Amino acid sequence: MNQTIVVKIGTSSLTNPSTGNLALSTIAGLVEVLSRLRAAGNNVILVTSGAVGVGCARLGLHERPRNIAVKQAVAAVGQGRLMRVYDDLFTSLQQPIAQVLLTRSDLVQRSRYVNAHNTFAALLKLGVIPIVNENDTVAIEELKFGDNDTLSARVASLLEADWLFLLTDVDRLYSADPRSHPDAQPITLVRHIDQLGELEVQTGDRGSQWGTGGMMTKIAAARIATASGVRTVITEGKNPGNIEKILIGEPIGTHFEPQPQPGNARKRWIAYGLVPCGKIYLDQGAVNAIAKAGKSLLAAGITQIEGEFHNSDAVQLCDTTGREIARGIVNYSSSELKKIQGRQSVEITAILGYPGAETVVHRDNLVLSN
Ligand SMILES: Nc1ncnc2c1ncn2[C@@H]1O[C@H](COP(=O)(O)OP(=O)(O)O)[C@@H](O)[C@H]1O
Ligand SMILES: N[C@@H](CCC(=O)OP(=O)(O)O)C(=O)O
Repeated sequence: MNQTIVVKIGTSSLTNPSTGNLALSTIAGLVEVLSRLRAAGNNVILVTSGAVGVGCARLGLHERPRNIAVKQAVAAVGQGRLMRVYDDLFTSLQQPIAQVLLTRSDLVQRSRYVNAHNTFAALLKLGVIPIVNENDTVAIEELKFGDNDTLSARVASLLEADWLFLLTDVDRLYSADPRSHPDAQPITLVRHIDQLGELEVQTGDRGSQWGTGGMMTKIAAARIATASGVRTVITEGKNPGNIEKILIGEPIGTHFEPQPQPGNARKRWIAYGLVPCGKIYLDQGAVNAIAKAGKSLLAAGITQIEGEFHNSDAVQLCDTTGREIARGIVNYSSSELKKIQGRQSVEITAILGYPGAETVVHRDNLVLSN
């Protein structure tokens, strides 16, 4: 059966950590594998990091710039070089590619999300391998994916992919960073991401010298992807042939099992595409109504509002302890909600001076958090 396969490769696998130069044999091996998978009829998408790393090497910089404008400028230098290398290698195998640069805002607005989906679908139908990166040169801090692990998970979710491969410089996830804990235990299968808390897996907060986010962002990506029904695998980038072995069932890397799918594409967009603008705290009755009975949120169950948001923005719905239990699109602004919180729906018109929606978040616009 033909499958949709998203492969993300990190800077630590694409470049030689000591020189910053491109790891050409790794890239060539990956290009061969992806071209074979495409030729066999699969939809293949490559999410590549490396713009900043390659730009630094080109400009003779020895560490990632901290200044945002410099980093964005360096990414512009590196992205072009990176695509040139990919195009040369894929072209020698007669495999057409396309550059797709995304920012988070491209997946926030429903119309842009659908547009991005349609563009990918058209590229895949044309037999192209889209090569995706964050649009580092123009992305602003508040609307960034921030790391390509998250970006790849969102792309996999957008495309309802079967597989997401996160290629990195370790062969799998361990109970702790194997660089600093040589006795760390390998983890081969994660049935549900919450298992990692029980296993007390430590991820540190950063990766290798050139990577962004280390294992933490890969686990966050696995959470997003598996919640969208995408099987996710963390494995080593320097052996791209492992992708084909994994696809035929060899137990390589760490596998995260996909979760059952209650939601449709629109609900996935609410859960993972939108950036929440505020928090609504609920009493226990409202938590039960939403989480257990599948009801809409009414004003009566709201105890507190945090943040400033408008009607139709995304918000987090939290229990009394502040834990997120759901996300949704709200029918009132934060200032309106402050006036009607805790009140019955029949009172709303009198309080606001105009009729409002019966629900604060309708259940069709609400997704429970994992
Ligand atoms: N629990 C863990 N298991 C495996 N690797 C870990 C863990 N915690 C931290 N790491 C580190 O994460 C690094 C990979 O992350 P990163 O450098 O961001 O890679 P990439 O560039 O591929 O995104 C590894 O080199 C490893 O040192
Ligand atoms: N968009 C950035 C990559 C950011 C990133 O997540 O890097 P990595 O941890 O190496 O996957 C770039 O191209 O340099």
